[in-house]
Order: sequence, then C-alpha cells, then structure tokens
Amino acid sequence: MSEQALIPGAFPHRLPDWIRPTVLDRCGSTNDVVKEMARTGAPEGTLVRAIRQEAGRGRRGRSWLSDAGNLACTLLLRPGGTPQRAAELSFVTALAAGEAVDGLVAAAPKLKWPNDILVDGAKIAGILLESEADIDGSVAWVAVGMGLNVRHHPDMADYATTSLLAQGADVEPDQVMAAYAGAFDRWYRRWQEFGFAPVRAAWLNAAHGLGGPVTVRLHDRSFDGRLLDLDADGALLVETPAGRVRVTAGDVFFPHAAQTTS
Ligand SMILES: O=C(O)CCCC[C@@H]1SC[C@@H]2NC(=O)N[C@@H]21
Repeated sequence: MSEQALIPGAFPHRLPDWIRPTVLDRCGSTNDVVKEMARTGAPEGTLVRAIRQEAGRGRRGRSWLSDAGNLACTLLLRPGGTPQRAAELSFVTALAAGEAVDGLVAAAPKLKWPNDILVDGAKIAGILLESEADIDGSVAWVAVGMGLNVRHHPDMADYATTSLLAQGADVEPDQVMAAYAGAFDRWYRRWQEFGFAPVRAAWLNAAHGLGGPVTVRLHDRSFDGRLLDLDADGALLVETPAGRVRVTAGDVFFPHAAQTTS
C-alpha cells in the first residue's frame, strides 16, 4: 500500500457517537485498511475515509476509481451472527447511501440489486462488503465499503454513471459522509432490533426495475425474465418461462434503460 497521511483535525460534521472517523490523504483501498484494523482489534464504528484511493476495489474484482472529490469510505461492524445474516447489511448500506443522496438531487435514488444506487438510471454509488468469521463460524467483523460519486464520475464502456455534481448538487464528500453515517445509524439499529423485514420492505419500495424485464448474468450463463421480488433472505426472485428462479449472486441488466453492473 502507498503512503497514508492522516488528515489532522476534527471531522467537521456531527456523526453518531459510535462512529469514529479517520480521514486519510491516500491509501490503496479503505476496505483493506479497515480489514487490517479489524484483525488487530479495532472496535465497531471505526470509519476510514480516503481522499484518494489508489487501488479501490468493486465487486467481482473490478476496480473502483475514486479520485479526490468523491467519497470512498469503509465502516467496521461487529454484528456477530451468521454470515448469511451479515450479508443483509449490504441492503442496510444501500438504504443509507440512498438516503444520503435523496434530497440532494431532484430524481429519487433507486436501488439496484444487489448493491448499486442509481440516479436517473445511472450508477452513483456502489457497495463492497467483506467479512471474516470466528472459529465457531460466527461473524467476527464486516468491512462495509461504500463509494459515492460526489464531484465526478468515471466514463464506463458498459454502463451509465453519474455524480451528485452532474445532478446539480454542489456538495463536499465529508457532508455526504455525515448524511450517510446518520442514515446508516438509523437503518443499522432498525435491522438489529427488527431484523431484515423492514429493510427488505424499504429496499423494495426504492427498487429499480421491479416488475419489469431483466437479464440476469451468472458466472456461467445468462437468462431473461421478469423481476418479481426480493426473497426473505435477500435473494432476487425472477420469473422465467421455466419457472421462478432465486438469484443469490450475479449481475442484473435492464433493457431499454441505462445499463449498470454491480
Ligand atoms: O460497485 C461496486 O462494485 C462496489 C464499489 C465499492 C467501492 C468502495 S470505495 C470504498 C471501499 N474501498 C474499496 O476499495 N471499495 C469500496
């Protein structure tokens, strides 16, 4: 990993008490920084933001561009429980990121399975969860990485992207991170108290393309269908001529709209 200069001074916005931020001038990936901290005992609520990431990562080994002006941060959680339950945190995170965007832009943010946030059909934010289990199989920690295009967005060949600035919102990444942290606090508490049901309901309420045609790309094949629902465990339910299919990993594409991958 390259140089990591700590930006001195207090974080300029109010965050929930349990979330303690560190801002780095640069790093490879904030997920890697937080994973290392998790392995050496850092507490839940450790939050690392990098002004620049030099090796930002997305899902499925894709790279994630994050120059100064955008938000790249990772929050450390220690929720315990099973890895299956911890996976629900990607929906908690999507709701929090969506709320941070909502109100800043005219169009309502939409959530695309499994963990993209779209505005006007274009990707504005993505989420990368990584975790480790204890010897008994329970979750030791989860590194919740979130990248949000605040002031610029990359040109991608195969899907549309946008930023808050391109949508007319002239804001600073720290301000967006504070809104995200506040929304995360609310959704995380709700999830801990009431489980996945309210998270699932809110996610469905903001879901992109529900009821419409979808192409699902798995690692070894693709198929078309209609986007039906989110299952009680976060799997996507797709209706196909051959019957209902549960999708637990893959990419979804929506015809006749800006394409995004996640
Ligand atoms: O859309 C995706 O594929 C997920 C992108 C996740 C990017 C964020 S930026 C902060 C954190 N650090 C990383 O290296 N990745 C995540």
